[in-house]
Amino acid sequence: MPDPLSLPPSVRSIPFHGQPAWQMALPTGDTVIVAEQGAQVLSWTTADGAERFFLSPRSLFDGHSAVRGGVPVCFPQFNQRGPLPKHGFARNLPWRLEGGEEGEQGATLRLLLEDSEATRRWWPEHAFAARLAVTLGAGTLRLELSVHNPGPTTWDFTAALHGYLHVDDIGGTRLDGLDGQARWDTVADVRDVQHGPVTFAGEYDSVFAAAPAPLQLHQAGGGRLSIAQSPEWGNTVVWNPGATLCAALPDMPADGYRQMLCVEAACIDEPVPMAPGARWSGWQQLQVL
Ligand SMILES: O=P(O)(O)OC[C@H]1O[C@@H](O)[C@H](O)[C@@H](O)[C@@H]1O
Repeated sequence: MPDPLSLPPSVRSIPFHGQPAWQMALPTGDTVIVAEQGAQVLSWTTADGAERFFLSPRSLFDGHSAVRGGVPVCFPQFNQRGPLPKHGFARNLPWRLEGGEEGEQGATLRLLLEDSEATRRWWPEHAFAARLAVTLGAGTLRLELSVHNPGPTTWDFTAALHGYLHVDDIGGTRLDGLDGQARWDTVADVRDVQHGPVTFAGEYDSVFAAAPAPLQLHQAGGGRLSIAQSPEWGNTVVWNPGATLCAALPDMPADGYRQMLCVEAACIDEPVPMAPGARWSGWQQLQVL
């Protein structure tokens, strides 16, 4: 018998859009909701009551389809760069709650996805453990993805923490901190270098070389968010579908693109090699300024 789960008092199990989820709430008023499916953070509210993530009201919530919003964990493949389903399978499968604790940094919830019959359909020779630690502090959310290879064969992966940040209006949103970074504009398929802040006027989909310092998101209404990622992530992806692509996405309202911006900590250009016994981890931290 496994030990009973030890969970801090800030955590409770809830249904969210009819699906199993956990909510953590701090005495400061900050809350986060994490779904069992995909270990996907679906809501983060700060003490002022502001929701910090976009969650599409047209998401399916059927227990397996990808949910558009919050922070999908893309693993073990980013996008369609490989033979697996788009963005891998981790976002479609139930993860197991391993536990949680309260510490100086806030309250943490830990979830686990291991290889199973379901994952071996796509990834037959791959024994793995992927863990997501969700740490909620005052005005801060930190997500850490850890990957372990407990098996006898070597494999590699690509991944992303695909956060859909809620923005007041994409037209008035600015992302600072990528000036001078190498960029692959995947809409135009052009490789160049970013000059100045990133602004948005139409479909935007770019893979950047990760910047050395945290990025800053500036909202049309004046709000600011710091977005930091650990050096293990070699890339940052910035995505907004714009009006035309958004209208073609069945799980998005036609104007949904106006309220979201994905800023993703990612490993894409260089797949992470995982020899038997290898461990890897990387985090992204969001902080309201
Ligand atoms: O619709 P999905 O599978 O959730 O993917 C959304 C987007 O995810 C982004 O990370 C990619 O850069 C885009 O190219 C992609 O369209």
